[in-house]
Amino acid sequence: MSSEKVGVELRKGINGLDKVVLRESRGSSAEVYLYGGQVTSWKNNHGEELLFVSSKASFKPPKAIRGGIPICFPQFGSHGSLEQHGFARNRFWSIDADPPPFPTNSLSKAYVDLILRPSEEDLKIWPHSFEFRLRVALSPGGDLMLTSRIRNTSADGKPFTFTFAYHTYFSVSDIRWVRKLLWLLEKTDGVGVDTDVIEEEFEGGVANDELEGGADDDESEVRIEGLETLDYLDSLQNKERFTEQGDAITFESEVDKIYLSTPTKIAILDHEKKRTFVIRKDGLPDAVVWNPWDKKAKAMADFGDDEYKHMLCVEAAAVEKPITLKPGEEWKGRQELSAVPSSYCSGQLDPQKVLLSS
Ligand SMILES: O=P(O)(O)OC[C@H]1O[C@H](O)[C@H](O)[C@@H](O)[C@@H]1O
Repeated sequence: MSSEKVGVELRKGINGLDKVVLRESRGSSAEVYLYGGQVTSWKNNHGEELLFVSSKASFKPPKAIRGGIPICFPQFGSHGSLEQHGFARNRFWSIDADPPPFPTNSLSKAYVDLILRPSEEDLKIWPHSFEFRLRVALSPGGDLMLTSRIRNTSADGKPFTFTFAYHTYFSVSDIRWVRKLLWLLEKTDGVGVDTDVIEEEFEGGVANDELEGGADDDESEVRIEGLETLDYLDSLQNKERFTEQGDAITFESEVDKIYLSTPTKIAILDHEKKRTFVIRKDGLPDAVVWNPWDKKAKAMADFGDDEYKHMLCVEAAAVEKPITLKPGEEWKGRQELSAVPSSYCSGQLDPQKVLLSS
């Protein structure tokens, strides 16, 4: 990082941890903690936060920061013998003052290059020399681009193998589709329906059961497009393989799936916020979708009980087919996030029809 770069500042963050703040001239910004090499904030031109970070996130090493974009390396999840999601997310990264040139021309002036090399302790648990270079960049329009370059620097002639994910936590409006019904009932003056009662029952879980299966997926508040009809491994069912049945992906309970061989573009549509996130990825064939829902949320010390309603993880990943690098070889994995205003509406929801069809 050099001083002439516009919009790049090194600051102290929570608990005195170093962070880099990126700013673009039109108003967008991002923050990256050196701890974890982790993006913890991405704001659009209006200053609206686009990522979720838990209000209970502990910014205290060695615990990983709950939210933003943790880097899972050299292991995603429990797919190996290392700690969950590997160690990159709870190591201190350094600013890479002189990174090798980037092959792509970037218009961005707001970027930072970080580097992670294994410590002696790391080599005891994962005996492979590597250099992990991460560039985090904001485009003039406010897109957030993360590029990882991982190189095998071993002198012992041995290859190594890893799995990887950008574990992005998106901030979304209430993910539970039943919300929409309440809103519509109010709007249409739902004849003879007391929305306060429904609201109470819903919070108590009653309405949720009664209405289950009643709403068309099209009408949900938050949905993912781009993963329909794909195969996935269900982490809630011993990583068994299933095929998505072609419906839009919406949320009414815990989900933890690894979609395989996904397209390079995936969208998260948020009807209420009138916002669509577009994820473009390269070198990362898989996409993990995770929401802990209520029970798991309560079980996590660094996650608020109700916060699951307003977050969704869609994680560009390489899990099913681990990546192997011979000495001297480099792998590149890129994720580009855009948040575009949208007035998407796939049709009118008829609350009566929905309520009666359950
Ligand atoms: O609690 P963490 O170690 O941060 O993991 C949080 C979640 O990450 C991923 O999305 C995995 O697929 C989940 O199984 C896991 O629960």
